[in-house]
Amino acid sequence: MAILKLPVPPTPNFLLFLVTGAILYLILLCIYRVYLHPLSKYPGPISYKLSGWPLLWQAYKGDRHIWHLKDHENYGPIVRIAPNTLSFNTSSALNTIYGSRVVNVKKGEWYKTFDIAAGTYSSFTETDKEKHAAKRRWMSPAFSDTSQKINEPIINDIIERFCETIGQKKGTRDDDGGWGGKWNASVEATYLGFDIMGALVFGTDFKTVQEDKNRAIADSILPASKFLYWISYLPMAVLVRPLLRTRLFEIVGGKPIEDNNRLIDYASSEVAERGKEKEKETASDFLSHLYGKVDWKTRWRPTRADLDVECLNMMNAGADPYSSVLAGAIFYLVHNEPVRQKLVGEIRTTFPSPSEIHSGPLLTSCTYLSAFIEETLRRTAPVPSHLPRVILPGGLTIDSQPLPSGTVVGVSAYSIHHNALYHPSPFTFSPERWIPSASNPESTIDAAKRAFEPFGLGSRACVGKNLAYLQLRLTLAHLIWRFDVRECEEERGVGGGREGLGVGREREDEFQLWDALGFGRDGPVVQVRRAAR
Ligand code: HEM
Repeated sequence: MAILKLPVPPTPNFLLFLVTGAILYLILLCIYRVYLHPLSKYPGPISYKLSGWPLLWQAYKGDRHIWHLKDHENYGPIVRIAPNTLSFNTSSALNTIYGSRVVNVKKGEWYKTFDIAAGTYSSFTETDKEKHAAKRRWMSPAFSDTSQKINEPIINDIIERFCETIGQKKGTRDDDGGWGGKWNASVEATYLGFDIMGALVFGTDFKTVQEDKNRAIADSILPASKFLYWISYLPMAVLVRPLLRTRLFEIVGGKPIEDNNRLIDYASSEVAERGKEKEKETASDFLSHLYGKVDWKTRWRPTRADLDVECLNMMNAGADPYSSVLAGAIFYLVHNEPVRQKLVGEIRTTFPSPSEIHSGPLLTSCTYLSAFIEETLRRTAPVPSHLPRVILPGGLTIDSQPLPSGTVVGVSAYSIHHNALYHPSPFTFSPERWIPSASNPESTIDAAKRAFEPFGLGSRACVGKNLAYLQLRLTLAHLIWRFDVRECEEERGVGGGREGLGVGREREDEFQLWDALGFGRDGPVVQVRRAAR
């Protein structure tokens, strides 16, 4: 007869051995990280040297950019922000890490969580340099000057429709000098950004500024990106990735996971439709530039998953940063009356009518508008924290510091954009700093530009940069030409800092960013009235 052998429960001695072993391991790990690690000589709070959890917590709270700036103020231009990560705050480091095509770094593991629920990596998250280059070549026709020219009237129509909608919001008082009903600039900018990108990527007219029905998709982008942003910093992110698309994760993760899945399904359904719609073969949207096309150089042929994920990426990466910056621009417009007056003067005298507002010499001649956009981008760079890069075998010297392979390095846009060495009085909103004058020579502006990275730099810089500038110029020119804009009296302060909001969030005249990809935001709550002519 077989004898059933029951497992012997661990003896107290064995448990003691395990616990002691674990404690000893942790103590040795701490000693190694603080005193013996290759990065041990770099300054930073002890908690950062011991583990990556403080960084994760800051990312979860949306405060990372604020801590980057504070840490650099306290510890200098190089700070160890996690056991294996250095943060730099110099323009030389910025240009070394991101600026060159041949620099010995690649995008870090952190990127690998973002798109993976959709089945593969996009141009944004691809860490392999060769594969990324093929994707960029494949996409480039969608971002060519010709494509932009064809798409500009579509962008302009959507912006004009936006202006009509906000112009029709009814005020509550008849004696209010013609000021209309209030609206939250962060909310409306989100819908406008989504409408533009929906039209450009898929040729779909969502009308979310005007109607409720497609807002669930537009409202999904930021929560999904915020969630993926912080979970990508989990030490065990690699274990989370395969679970992202599962029902279990939808139950545990809740709304942000549902939001992410909704976006993936939406992009995928648009691509599937395109396969059936013969009449759209002549369309000029981005999907038509990508569908059925190969990389001309390597003949790499994208799979259906590549196509789905790239469309999703273009929609998300295109919509949310533009919306964030537009909300920031409206904030700084209503908080800086002399700046608004100068913009009004420039835009209303340059364009005889709104139909003249399009790309070309008139728009380019609006130097104050351009400076206003640069200054807004300085203060409200989407992705305000690190865009992490990992050093490849062979190492890399940054700011005369030879660093070993495997070290994660980065420069935070918020931190360097508020470094007084390059941007004097960094918390003063001043478009004038971008305009040459007797007191502001070209050399000063050049130094500021070398410490300016709202669109990233080098081979991984934003592919939509020119498009984004065009969108921002058109939107602000239309808005300012047509309307006076003011902050709504009874909702004063929404979007700005205040005492008690958190460390580094005290400035009332600073638009508050909640660090993510794009950034969390609110307000300002504003009203418009038709400009007198
Ligand atoms: C104000 C608006 C925008 C800002 C500030 C912005 C910023 C950025 C930044 C900082 C990166 C680099 C990310 C990194 O290194 O990891 C990036 C990448 C990217 N952006 Fe933008 N972006 C904007 C608008 C757009 C638009 C309109 C599109 C159009 C679809 C777009 C598409 C992309 C794509 C596809 C990438 C990945 C590029 C690559 O790695 O090859 N962005 N953007």
